[in-house]
Amino acid sequence: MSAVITVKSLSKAYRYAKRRGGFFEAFSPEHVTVEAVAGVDFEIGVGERVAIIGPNGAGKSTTLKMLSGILEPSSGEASVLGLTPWRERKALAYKIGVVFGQRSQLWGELPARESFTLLRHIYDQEAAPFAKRLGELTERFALTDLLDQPVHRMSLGQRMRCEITASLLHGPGLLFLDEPTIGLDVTAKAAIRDFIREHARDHGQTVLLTSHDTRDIELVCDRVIVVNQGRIVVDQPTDQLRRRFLGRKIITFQSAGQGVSLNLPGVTRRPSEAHATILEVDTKLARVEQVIAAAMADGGIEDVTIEDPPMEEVIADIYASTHAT
Ligand SMILES: Nc1ncnc2c1ncn2[C@@H]1O[C@H](COP(=O)(O)OP(=O)(O)OP(=O)(O)O)[C@@H](O)[C@H]1O
Repeated sequence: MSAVITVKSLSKAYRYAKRRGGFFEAFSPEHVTVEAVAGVDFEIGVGERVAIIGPNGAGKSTTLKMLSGILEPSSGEASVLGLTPWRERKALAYKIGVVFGQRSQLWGELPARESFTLLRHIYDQEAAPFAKRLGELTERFALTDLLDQPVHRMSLGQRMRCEITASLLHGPGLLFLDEPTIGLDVTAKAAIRDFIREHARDHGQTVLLTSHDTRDIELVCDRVIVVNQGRIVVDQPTDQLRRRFLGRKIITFQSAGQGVSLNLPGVTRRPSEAHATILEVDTKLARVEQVIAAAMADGGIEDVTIEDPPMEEVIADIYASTHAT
């Protein structure tokens, strides 16, 4: 698989004057250095959808800013689509799409359609392919009724759909998304996730996103890079990450009568509802089939679902394990 992004020993330290408020300190401020990214290495191949996750201040946004050319690193190297982002920022801008959830690339007073047209000129796009791409994105993202609305009158979810559309109008092969679903309601989040995943899959697009929302990771990305204090803690396929850190399954039994009661090693009961018993199975100690067979033997089971634990728990376990060593 050829690499779209190659990062070697990439670091970024911010140095700033600490304000303590005193009159004399204004003349001799104390300087503080924050190692936001402390020597990270990774490669991302064509068509991969990768999430960078971690707690607040872990260095996720700083990494994305360096890779999109907004920030220059303190040391280390990065190649993005064959370019050095901070040295060839303009050339790179034609090849990548960038969405920073907190910052808009649209003109608030203008209808979305006019912002899109301005972007066409900024990216030197021919009218015909641009119109075709906008038509496809409008249809896929249900934007028809929004195109003539000024962006500042849109809801956050509507604006985010327009932001992502704007980032794709020049047909980039690589998309950077910083917190693409932050602040959105459940329906808007789902629309954004479905779109990013399907669009990337259909166009062979590579995606690198940051998020605090584990559903973004599970539903969009096939690989996860976990960072903490500027360093990579784990870099694994999403599925493997779950298996490595948990080896647990959540089995829910729906039953008409009393709940399921089992006394097996490796099986614990989670808070359950009247007709739904939720069991957590440590698959190193008990097999899922064995637990289901034992529950079925009691009778009265109407339905069974088997799930992986939510990613929030995966992340909590990763932190616990990395802090323990
Ligand atoms: N412009 C800046 N000047 C000084 N320090 C900064 C600056 N930007 C970020 N930092 C610091 O660098 C560290 C990493 O910040 P960064 O925004 O990359 O983290 P993050 O993982 O994206 O966090 P969050 O999830 O809260 O967005 C933090 O300690 C932050 O306070």
